[in-house]
Amino acid sequence: MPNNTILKIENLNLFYDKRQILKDFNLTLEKNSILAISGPSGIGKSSLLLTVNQLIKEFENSNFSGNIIFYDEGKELDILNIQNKDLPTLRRKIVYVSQHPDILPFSIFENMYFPLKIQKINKEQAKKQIIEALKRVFLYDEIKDRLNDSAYLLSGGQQQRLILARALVLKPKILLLDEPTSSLNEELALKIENLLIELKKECSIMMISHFKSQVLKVADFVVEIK
Ligand SMILES: Nc1ncnc2c1ncn2[C@@H]1O[C@H](COP(=O)(O)OP(=O)(O)OP(=O)(O)O)[C@@H](O)[C@H]1O
Repeated sequence: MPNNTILKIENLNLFYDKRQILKDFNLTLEKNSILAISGPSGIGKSSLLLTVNQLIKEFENSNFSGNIIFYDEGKELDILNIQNKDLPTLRRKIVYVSQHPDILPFSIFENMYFPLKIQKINKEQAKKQIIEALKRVFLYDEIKDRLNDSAYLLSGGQQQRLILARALVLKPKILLLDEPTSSLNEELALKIENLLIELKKECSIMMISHFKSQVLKVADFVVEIK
């Protein structure tokens, strides 16, 4: 494998029931790069991201064939054949951030703590990481006085930044971002774009974006699904 590749998708075929969504799809994701996925609505962009960390398995009517290889610390992981017991580890390393914030019915702090609690990181230790992540997405100053309030009370744009921050505390190897600025105003969208460029030092990113200017600004590679 070329040592700058982190993910390789080969001949991916994806179906919901008998309806084929992706056909012989190929893609290579380089380490420390941003790859933008473009294509018309309904073509299969979100489904592709969900396949990469196998959240697609949550849909019982999905089925797929082909290869997705994750090059992780010298090992090659065959994602499409991963066992269910290994999925939580995979999904900590390859994190999907939905365009519809999947806020949990907890406080803002507990929403952020949730992925760390699963890893048995204690609250005191977690707090520092949580504050740091909230600052990185420009949310901390807006909410620092109400960390114990329900996360449902946050605005759409705040919720979108919250789930990005929740992904960042996991220190993922690959971030799968589905329209990461769709609920943000222009000023915040520009700040998040700059954050994504900064995040390249730490991870690789596959993102869906409908904004041409955003793709031009942040993406190193663009793959169009036709
Ligand atoms: N669980 C499912 N069962 C059946 N069909 C589905 C399922 N999830 C998605 N689809 C269909 O699969 C196709 C691809 O959906 P997907 O959400 O991946 O498209 P997309 O390119 O991300 O679209 P958009 O840009 O509008 O978000 C669509 O026709 C959608 O209706």
